[in-house]
Amino acid sequence: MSAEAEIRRHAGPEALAEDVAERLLVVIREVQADGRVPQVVLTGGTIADTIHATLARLAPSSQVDWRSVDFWWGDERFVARGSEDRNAVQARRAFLDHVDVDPARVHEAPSTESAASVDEAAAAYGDEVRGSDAHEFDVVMLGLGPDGHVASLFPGFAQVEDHDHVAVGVTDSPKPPPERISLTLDALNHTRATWFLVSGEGKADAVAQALDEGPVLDIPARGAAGREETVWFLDDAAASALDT
Ligand SMILES: O=C(O)[C@H](O)[C@@H](O)[C@H](O)[C@H](O)COP(=O)(O)O
Repeated sequence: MSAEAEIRRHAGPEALAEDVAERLLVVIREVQADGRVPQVVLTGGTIADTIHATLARLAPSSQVDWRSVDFWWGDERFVARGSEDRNAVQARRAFLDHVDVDPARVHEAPSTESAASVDEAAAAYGDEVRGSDAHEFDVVMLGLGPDGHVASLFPGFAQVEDHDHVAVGVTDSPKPPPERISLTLDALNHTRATWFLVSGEGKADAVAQALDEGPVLDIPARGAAGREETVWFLDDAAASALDT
């Protein structure tokens, strides 16, 4: 596990999004300068949408070679390929459709058209992660649920404690839609950096609990960390239950 988590506070969601987007562009440039293809794990959710729009705005002047970046998702909803519910559809619309990515490097989890069941979809996605040259992710971005979930790993669910798979299927998600594919904590933690992206008062208690000791099964976010860094990007509302 990584060193102690860093907390970066911002006045509101826009400032938070700006900070995350700028920092992601720096990481991508550094990895490319190092001669590697950056491995970036995107997330779904509302703050992610704002970050994606900010990335699209900053992309033209970013000096990033967008064709040489691999994009993954920490989780995906198991729905039709074009569904508004898909994290990939949201990310494409706000971000990926606006930059010159290599389609072969945009790694979507299977949809209901391409897999017969959520478990089959999870197995295929896990194989893609394992079979890729993503020996390790560079950045894993994670939204946080008010219940402490990350990706589609929900409190009390057996998938939180799965150490046998890269990706798992979820059939009764408390957050709709019910069927989802999620990377496991072991797979998510195979990363240099883990960035939590959290905005709004509704997440304040979950942030405080996630940063507190206790069972990972109760607050799955406690179990996510990067090898080199774990950063919590918070706005003041999301940080309002912290002591500092
Ligand atoms: O697909 C999903 O639903 C997610 O990946 C999920 O883990 C999300 O990131 C959080 O629930 C935060 O979502 P909000 O920012 O919309 O609250």
